[in-house]
Amino acid sequence: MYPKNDTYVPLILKNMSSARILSVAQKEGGTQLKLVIEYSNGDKALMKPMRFTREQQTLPNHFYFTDYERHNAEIAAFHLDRILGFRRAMPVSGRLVNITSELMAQVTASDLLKTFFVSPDKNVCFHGQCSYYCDTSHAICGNPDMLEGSFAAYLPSQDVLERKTWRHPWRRSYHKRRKAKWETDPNYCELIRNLPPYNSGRRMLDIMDLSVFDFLMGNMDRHHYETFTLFGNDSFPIHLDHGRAFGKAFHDEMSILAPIIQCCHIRKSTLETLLRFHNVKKLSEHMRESMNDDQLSPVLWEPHLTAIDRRVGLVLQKVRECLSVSTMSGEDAADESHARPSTNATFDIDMGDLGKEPKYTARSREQT
Ligand SMILES: Nc1ncnc2c1ncn2[C@@H]1O[C@H](COP(=O)(O)OP(=O)(O)OP(=O)(O)O)[C@@H](O)[C@H]1O
Ligand SMILES: [Mn+2]
Repeated sequence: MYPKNDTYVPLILKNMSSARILSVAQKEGGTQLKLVIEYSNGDKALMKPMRFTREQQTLPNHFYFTDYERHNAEIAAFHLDRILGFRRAMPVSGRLVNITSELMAQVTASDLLKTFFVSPDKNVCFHGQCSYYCDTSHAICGNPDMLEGSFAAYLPSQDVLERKTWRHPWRRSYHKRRKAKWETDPNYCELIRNLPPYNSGRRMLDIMDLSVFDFLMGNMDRHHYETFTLFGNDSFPIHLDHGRAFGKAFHDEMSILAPIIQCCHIRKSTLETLLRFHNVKKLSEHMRESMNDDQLSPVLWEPHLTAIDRRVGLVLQKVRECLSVSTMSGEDAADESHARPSTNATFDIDMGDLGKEPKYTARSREQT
């Protein structure tokens, strides 16, 4: 989306968090309330408003698909994507806005305007109109009229730069009882890796990157992804929609790693990056530094930062299991303790070791 060490990105971030807001409208499409913000200098942003405090976890009886969106997850996901070296997400800034003077005063559409009200506690609220959580009992309220939000740089209009939407091959069922095919078919990866666009070019490795990215932040909501049509299949999946990430700091959802575990496939540069976080400087430290400049800092609740470091270790462990299964033969392979190190096992792969296999495409034991 932007080059490494880009100097324009910090300017966009600054502008989105400080420039005067000229117009506010509701974003059509999607399930939860989002606002399209236009600034005095012509920039645009997609705003997701805060609903809960940082400590609020996904409700225990909520599925991934009924979870609320978290504005701070959108901000943290941008930083995570950048630190991982993917740079496939749009820049996202946090901002504290005045609901009355900066949002409501800039709304022209009456259907949105009529959803603003003052709560019994004298806070200014609004709920907008959408298919989920857009009613009085799910209103977004200020304190008394100051509200936090995430502001994502706006993608070019589809008239200018068309995007194609793809169904994610490891999409969840989005049903409270049904399972997806990948959850029951042990040969699922074999099926996908032989189908276009996954059978050639970069796409399969991009899906593996996406799996690592989503696992680190606990995002189970990757139902579709989009690419820029112009570049055909030689293009990356745009990392969009991370509002449901960072919902469970004390739970590591291993099923998000299913593409990696089932395919035993990972991009070399991604693996090297993860090893650096494990051996040199922790990912949480990079995250803290990177998010420090955000107006809403601290962006993440501390347990989520602890979780990120723990999950780096878990991804490396899964890769190690793939490697040990692929390099072991006969008697060795029967040694369960070696093939499947325990969660606490110290991880001692070094880059030199890993450098031998160009793509790390070992077959997982599920497929044999
Ligand atoms: N930064 C952006 N600029 C322009 N359009 C965007 C941006 N981010 C997302 N969109 C578009 O808006 C749509 C909805 O956004 P998003 O998925 O973040 O919201 P959502 O409420 O979670 O939607 P859904 O329920 O469909 O997942 C996306 O499919 C995408 O096409
Ligand atoms: Mn969504």
